[in-house]
Amino acid sequence: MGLIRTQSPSPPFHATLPSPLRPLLLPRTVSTSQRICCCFGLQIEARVNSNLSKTSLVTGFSSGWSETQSLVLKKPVNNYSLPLGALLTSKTPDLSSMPLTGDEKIGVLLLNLGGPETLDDVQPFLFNLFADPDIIRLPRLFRFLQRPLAQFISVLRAPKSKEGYASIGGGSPLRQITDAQAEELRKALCAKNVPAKVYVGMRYWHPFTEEAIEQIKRDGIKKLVVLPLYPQFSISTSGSSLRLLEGIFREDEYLVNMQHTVIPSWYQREGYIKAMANLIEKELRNFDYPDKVMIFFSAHGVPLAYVEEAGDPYKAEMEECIDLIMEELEKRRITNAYTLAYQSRVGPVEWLKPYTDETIIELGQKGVKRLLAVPISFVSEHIETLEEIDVEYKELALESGIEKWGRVPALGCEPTFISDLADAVIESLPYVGAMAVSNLEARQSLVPLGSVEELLAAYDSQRRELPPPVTVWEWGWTKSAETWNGRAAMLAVLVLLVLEVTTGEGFLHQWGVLPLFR
Ligand SMILES: C=CC1=C(C)c2cc3[nH]c(cc4nc(cc5[nH]c(cc1n2)c(C)c5CCC(=O)O)C(CCC(=O)O)=C4C)c(C)c3C=C
Ligand SMILES: [Fe+2]
Repeated sequence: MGLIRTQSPSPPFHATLPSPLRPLLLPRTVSTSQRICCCFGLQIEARVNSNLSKTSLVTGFSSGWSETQSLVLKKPVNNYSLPLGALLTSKTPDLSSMPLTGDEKIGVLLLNLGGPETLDDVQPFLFNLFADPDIIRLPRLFRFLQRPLAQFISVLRAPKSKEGYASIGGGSPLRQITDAQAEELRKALCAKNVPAKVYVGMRYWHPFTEEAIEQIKRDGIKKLVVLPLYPQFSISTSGSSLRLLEGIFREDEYLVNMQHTVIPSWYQREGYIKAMANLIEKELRNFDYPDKVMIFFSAHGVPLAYVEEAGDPYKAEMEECIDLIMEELEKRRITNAYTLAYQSRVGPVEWLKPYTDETIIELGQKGVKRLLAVPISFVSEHIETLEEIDVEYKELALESGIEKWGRVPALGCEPTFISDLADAVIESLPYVGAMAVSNLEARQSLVPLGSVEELLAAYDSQRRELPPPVTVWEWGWTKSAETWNGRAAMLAVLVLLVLEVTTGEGFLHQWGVLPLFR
């Protein structure tokens, strides 16, 4: 075992390289006194003084596969307050001195949610969504009910969802748009002298992440950049996709040996911020008095417990993102009033507030007359922009006294945005196979990086049980009773399901729901 010398080790610190050298992405455990980082193809075990009260992040990086890493012991960091978007190394390798591509085949894997392409896809799509433990996290004892429950909820929700998808042309445009973004990204990378193959891996519908990975293997990709198409990180979106990927990687010999890096969130990138500001600036011009328009950022919500109990950085990243966009607009002398609200909540639990619908009503009551809606958590048009914002919220706004309503389009294949994604990929290449560490001060210029495992360990490491965000049915109860009624209903459903599954008889069989179980 060799000893790695560290820079200014304080408190006492040493790291050892186990022999033989272990491949990337080995499972490892983390405690406040010990953290094992997998980087450069070596597993590095780092011990820090156990009297540290919080987890310290210990890591290193190198410009290649040399064994002379420098390890830096960071100050204690509270895992739950560390935005993934700020995962950066303070010691930046000199990118200009590094070959960006070499001879190895580069792949970029775009991760996205996926959406039903036809109305017949809606129920199985919903099944996949609700079967995801990062969407409905059941108590340990009831984990075996995840799929039956997903089946049950998806069957009950499908009619409502189908109505929505029918109103936007009979299916989600997500696959088409994501494919187009992948192609534009490929072209942008090529134009920047980085030939790469770009893959699309969806979480809940075709092309599934597993399908993309199979293609990546067939193509013999040696270096992979994983890029979730969500600007801000959430346990329920990028986190869920990365967790899935982590499982796939761990079990596959090819993937264990393939170098990769992850760009967990990129809401703070200059190009993305500028692209959003461009769209807002352009849309404001459609109003008679552009400076009198309230800019209304509407983000997809998450249940409050994700943020407050599991440490989801989503809210913090969202707020920072909006500050950055407003700063950029201010530079252009656009100083409109603005606000942020959260849309698309499902079920009885409390979601991030303020809610979009309630905020619209309040703004109308306060006398706001012009509103420009800005969808902020997603970069493609989808059911929640085309139906919820364009139809439902617009109608609500007009009823609430708003006289002029506008909506900023989703980024889609906007050239500044695609070019910035290409830059993000290129900037990440020197880190493929390497590990980076948080530096809250350094935010611009570099891509936040980490390994899939490390990222997921930074948040939600304990995978606490969360109240399920969805409900099986809803009726008119008061807000304060909602949570408890919802939980009681869920328990009752679980008991009924257990009885049905064990006896083979009951109301679900009578309704013809249970024979649909996979
Ligand atoms: C950043 C974006 C998103 C977060 C965060 C998110 C969390 C989240 N979503 C649900 C439940 C549903 N989401 C549905 C569709 C859907 N969700 C997102 C994005 C985020 N979800 C998108 C882009 C879409 C639309 C995809 C498309 O087809 O165009 C649906 C299905 C539609 C419906 O029936 O309303 C559900 C259900 C939960 C529970 C959750 C956090 C826990
Ligand atoms: Fe969603």
